[in-house]
Amino acid sequence: MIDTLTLRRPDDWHLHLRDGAMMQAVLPETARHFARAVIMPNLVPPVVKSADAAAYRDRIMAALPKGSDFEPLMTLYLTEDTDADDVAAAHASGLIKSVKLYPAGATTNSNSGVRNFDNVRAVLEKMAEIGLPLCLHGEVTTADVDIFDREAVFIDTVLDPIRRANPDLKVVMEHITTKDGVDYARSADSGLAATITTHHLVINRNHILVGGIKPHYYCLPVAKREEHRVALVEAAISGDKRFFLGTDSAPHLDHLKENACGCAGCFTATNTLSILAEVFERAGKLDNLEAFTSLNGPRHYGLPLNEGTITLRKGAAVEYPKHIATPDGPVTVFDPQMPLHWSVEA
Ligand SMILES: NC(=O)N[C@@H](CC(=O)O)C(=O)O
Ligand SMILES: [Zn+2]
Ligand SMILES: [Zn+2]
Repeated sequence: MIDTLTLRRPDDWHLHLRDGAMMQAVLPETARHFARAVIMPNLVPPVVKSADAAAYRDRIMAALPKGSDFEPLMTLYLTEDTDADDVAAAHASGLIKSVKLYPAGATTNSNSGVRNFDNVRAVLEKMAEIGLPLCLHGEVTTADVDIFDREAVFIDTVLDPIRRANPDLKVVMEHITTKDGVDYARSADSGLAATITTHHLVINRNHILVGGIKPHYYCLPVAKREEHRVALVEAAISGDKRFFLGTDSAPHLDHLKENACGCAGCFTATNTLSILAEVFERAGKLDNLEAFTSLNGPRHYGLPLNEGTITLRKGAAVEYPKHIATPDGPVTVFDPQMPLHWSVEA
């Protein structure tokens, strides 16, 4: 029986750190285990210009625990006013590693996102030219499309046309939640990849709705039917280079989730690696965990693999905090509803 597992240090290709006191509280949870993370730009106001990204990066560096060598990978929030030259300069200087597209209204703080995709054409063309990846929140927002269908409709009506118009554009489908997303990511041999979150490997829509509404399992894109969860697990454990980890760990204060209009997001930074090891072990694919957490992401982004390793050890059920404290109240850590046996060695 395998009871230790050494992995190249992992990266998180989709992470929300927020700002201020919240960032101070959640940043150690990621920096403890991960070497790098792509830091989502959906702050209020959003991280739109290169100067915003530079300032945000400085605030993250200042908030890091002493001695941490965690590296935030910055991204710009694409708006219809984004200037292609500002993006290109931010890329050339090494400040940003991607640009993030939110359809307006699709998710938390996405109101400055894109309504008319024609208005971002010049930026996308520039990105294709300079090799800068586009990350997308892939859901349409039209009221007449059912929330459970929004990812599949986005792929057909927005993503596929963008890729046809820009065949050289490198794309990351963020936090895919459906078999449709898996199949589409598999349809291209290069230039297209998808991140998968920890929680979407564990929950389906029953976790949110059966036996009373469970706000801590509500996130966007919303978890789908079991057959979609199974497709996500198959993709993640396959070792296929087109799939890698983006936790989408998204902290919200408990009182804002346990609310008549609860915020979307699951906070998984604390126990993500233990959960992933459990999922991969149950599938008999622990051998492919490193590809998912540490190899496929940097290869898609064209970044070096991390030096150094982390070790996971199997033993008695892992203890982890149920909440992270912030000055404004607690943030609930995602409960995978199963015992976890793999802990990350300090
Ligand atoms: N995933 C979520 O449910 N929420 C994210 C936004 C996002 O990634 O769409 C957040 O910022 O809270
Ligand atoms: Zn999103
Ligand atoms: Zn997110």
